[in-house]
Amino acid sequence: MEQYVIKGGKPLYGTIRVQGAKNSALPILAATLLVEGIHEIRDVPHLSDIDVMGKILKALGVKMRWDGNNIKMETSTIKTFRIPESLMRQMRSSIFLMGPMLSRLHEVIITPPGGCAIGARPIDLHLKGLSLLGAKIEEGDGFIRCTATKLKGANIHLDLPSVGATENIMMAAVRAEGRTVIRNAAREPEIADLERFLNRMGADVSGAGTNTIVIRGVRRLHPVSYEVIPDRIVAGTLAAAAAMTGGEILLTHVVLDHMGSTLELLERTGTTLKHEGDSLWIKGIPRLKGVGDVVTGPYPGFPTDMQPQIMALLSITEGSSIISERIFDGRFKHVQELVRMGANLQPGEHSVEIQGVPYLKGATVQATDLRAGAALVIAGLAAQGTTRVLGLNHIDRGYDHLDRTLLQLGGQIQRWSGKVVSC
Ligand SMILES: CC(=O)N[C@H]1[C@@H](OP(=O)(O)OP(=O)(O)OC[C@H]2O[C@@H](n3ccc(=O)[nH]c3=O)[C@H](O)[C@@H]2O)O[C@H](CO)[C@@H](O)[C@@H]1O
Ligand SMILES: C=C(OP(=O)(O)O)C(=O)O
Repeated sequence: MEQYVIKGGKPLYGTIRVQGAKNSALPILAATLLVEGIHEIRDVPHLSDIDVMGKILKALGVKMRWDGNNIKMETSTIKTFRIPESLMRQMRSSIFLMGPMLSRLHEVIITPPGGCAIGARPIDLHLKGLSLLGAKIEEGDGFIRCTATKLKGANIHLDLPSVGATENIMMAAVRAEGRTVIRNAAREPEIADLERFLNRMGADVSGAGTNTIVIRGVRRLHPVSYEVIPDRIVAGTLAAAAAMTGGEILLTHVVLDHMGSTLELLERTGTTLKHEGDSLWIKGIPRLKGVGDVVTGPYPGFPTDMQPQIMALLSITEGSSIISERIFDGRFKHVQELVRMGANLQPGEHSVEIQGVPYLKGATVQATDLRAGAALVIAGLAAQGTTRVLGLNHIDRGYDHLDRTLLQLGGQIQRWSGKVVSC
């Protein structure tokens, strides 16, 4: 069984350039479908989710070619409006195809998307938004058919600031007739990145980054070359790893403004941070401090995608902390794995109490989702002894060769593809 074998206890040192953002690249790749022609998307990380998006686009008729971290794609020929179920199921982000396909082809047939097991992830807000733009939605035996001869601008209030629903509606609305206003929109930096991309293609979108986004429909769009923003969650994960191993690293290609709540939390633990331009320097101290309450929330709140990694870090601080998860209802599966490593964690329904212990011990642990996997890897780097992390398919969804990145920082980590290694 594939696994990371990590020999812990060695501080991380060195410099790393942070990869491009998964959560920007995925909707932007889907958005290229809006217009025919040759697009180039740059700084795309090599991830299994990106591979799945590529397979879906190819199944629809798009031609794609990687060149390093750039993807060239020719979107002129789309031969079907049906997304294969086997691919739909492989990730949540397959849902992003809905808006652009509806806009371009006037019809799209999907099945419910897959994704990490971190709680119920309905798509009602996506469907409500598209139907307010004039789409007819038919839900059948395991499929959803969405049709619209013409999309028309509308006033859409989201009951929750859903990232994906905001992005799907933006993509569907760029060529709708008239003006669309999304209220209670999500404000994540990846939404502003999608806005920039759409506007480069000739769209008229404003307000991304605030809770009201205005989209004025345009007739024509054109293909572009575009570079996605750096991944703030990968940057946060590496920063946490440096802090909890007592190391000292420099991250380059970082947008500090996107990381406010994560950096503020790291500072509360006693981690030293310095920044200049797009670089962030992180230095841990021998024993970090507990921080009291941490509550996840929509941006600019503390990101749910950093919650497991910060739990790993707080588990070896001096003092106590409480993490409350407010975005997903099932995102505590890493708790029992961290407990195996010696963490003192008391889970409640929506929160976990953490009593810091002096150190974690190596163990064999299972990644159950992407960020749970990242948390276990960084816990293993800080732990005494050897940690084996199983479930690498989850980690590969969001980290571009995490083992190579950590090796470059002096971490002792190896990817084992062979038979199970005895403990
Ligand atoms: C590819 C991508 O960008 N993924 C991110 C995106 O996921 P995603 O876009 O799926 O997350 P959402 O912001 O939509 O989800 C937030 C909350 O809204 C609920 N909800 C969402 C849609 C809907 O139609 N109905 C509904 O009830 C969800 O169950 C969840 O409780 O934002 C999440 C929250 O920051 C991040 O963890 C994911 O990394
Ligand atoms: C939950 C995540 O992603 P996705 O929405 O792609 O499942 C994540 O990136 O942590």
